[in-house]
Amino acid sequence: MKRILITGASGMLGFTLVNIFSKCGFKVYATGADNEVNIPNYKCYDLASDDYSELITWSNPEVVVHCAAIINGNYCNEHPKEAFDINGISLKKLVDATDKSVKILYISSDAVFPSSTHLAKEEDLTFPENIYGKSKEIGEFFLRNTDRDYIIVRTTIVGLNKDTTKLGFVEWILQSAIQNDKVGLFNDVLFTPITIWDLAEELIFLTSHTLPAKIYHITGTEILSKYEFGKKLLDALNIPALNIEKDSILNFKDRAKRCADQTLNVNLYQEHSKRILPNNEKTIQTLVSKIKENEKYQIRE
Ligand SMILES: NC(=O)C1=CN([C@@H]2O[C@H](COP(=O)(O)OP(=O)(O)OC[C@H]3O[C@@H](n4cnc5c(N)ncnc54)[C@H](OP(=O)(O)O)[C@@H]3O)[C@@H](O)[C@H]2O)C=CC1
Ligand SMILES: Cc1cn([C@H]2C[C@H](O)[C@@H](COP(=O)(O)OP(=O)(O)O[C@H]3O[C@@H](C)C(=O)[C@@H](O)[C@H]3O)O2)c(=O)[nH]c1=O
Repeated sequence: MKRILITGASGMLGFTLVNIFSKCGFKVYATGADNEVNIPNYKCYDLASDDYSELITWSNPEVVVHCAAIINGNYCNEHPKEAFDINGISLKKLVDATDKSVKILYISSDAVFPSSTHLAKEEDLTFPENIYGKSKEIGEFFLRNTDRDYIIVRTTIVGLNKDTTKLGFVEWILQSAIQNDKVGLFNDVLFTPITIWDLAEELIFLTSHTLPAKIYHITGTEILSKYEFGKKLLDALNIPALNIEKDSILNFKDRAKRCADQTLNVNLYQEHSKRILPNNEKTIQTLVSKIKENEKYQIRE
């Protein structure tokens, strides 16, 4: 049974990875910053710690999936030292604390690229536009400068939080539509989303296969704007989108700069892995079925 350490397990992606990897027969060790988490083999551990030997001795992993991060772009801009430490320097500490045989999968982001790069390829120049993106680029730097077995997965995820008090992008759209609150969705921000459940399948594949490259873009295969995504999701759920309006990122002033083109090109990963990544129809279908399963929304067939 392969031993795996999942960081960020109290978060949206990490919690789902814990469930899916456990179901697939991995011996999962999970860690996060939250103390109140109902996960077996869970350790609350602050990644701001100077060295991670306590965490690594406890979990003794063969593979680490590192998805812990501070993802709030405004918070990162206001607290750059903390963002660089948790999102970036944590990779150096992970490398230092683990044996050479340990494989590290680092969840990075489209945010390492500037708005001027459309459908970014793995070899395109990174040039982050905000502190969050810079902090993820620093994490990549520490891996790219080791001889370790690692894979950097740049992605753009959509999903649901286990913690129902947290409002991610999908929950924000749903809650606003259900409460009939006015929401402006950017029609000039493009992305290629993949669900956390579909990404989990690819991460499982990567733990048991060795591919020739070290950086892969793993997202959906099709582009849409944030507004189009919200409309498609609500249409598929038969929720009226009366107060969901087209907005522009240009109106989003006085906050951390966000990238207007978050699209990634997945050709390299599909070619090397021979896997087929989801299109927008599949992404919306997966989300709809997960939302219907979720008690919070009370949406039935
Ligand atoms: N969400 C998105 O749109 C995208 C995310 N990504 C990347 O995917 C990964 C997962 O994101 P997502 O699940 O959405 O993020 P969440 O914010 O839901 O989860 C982040 C996790 O990191 C943990 N964490 C934060 N600070 C610390 C710390 N000091 N010590 C230990 N753990 C800490 C959080 O713990 P706690 O909750 O207990 O505070 C939580 O478990 C991240 O690496 C992110 O950069 C990439 C592209 C898009
Ligand atoms: C997308 C969107 C956001 N917003 C507002 C709400 C929110 O507070 C703020 C930022 O939104 P988001 O956080 O979704 O946007 P953003 O920070 O661009 O999302 C990013 O998340 C990080 C974690 C990543 O890694 C990136 O890949 C990317 O998906 O902008 C709108 O008003 N309308 C919109 O259509």
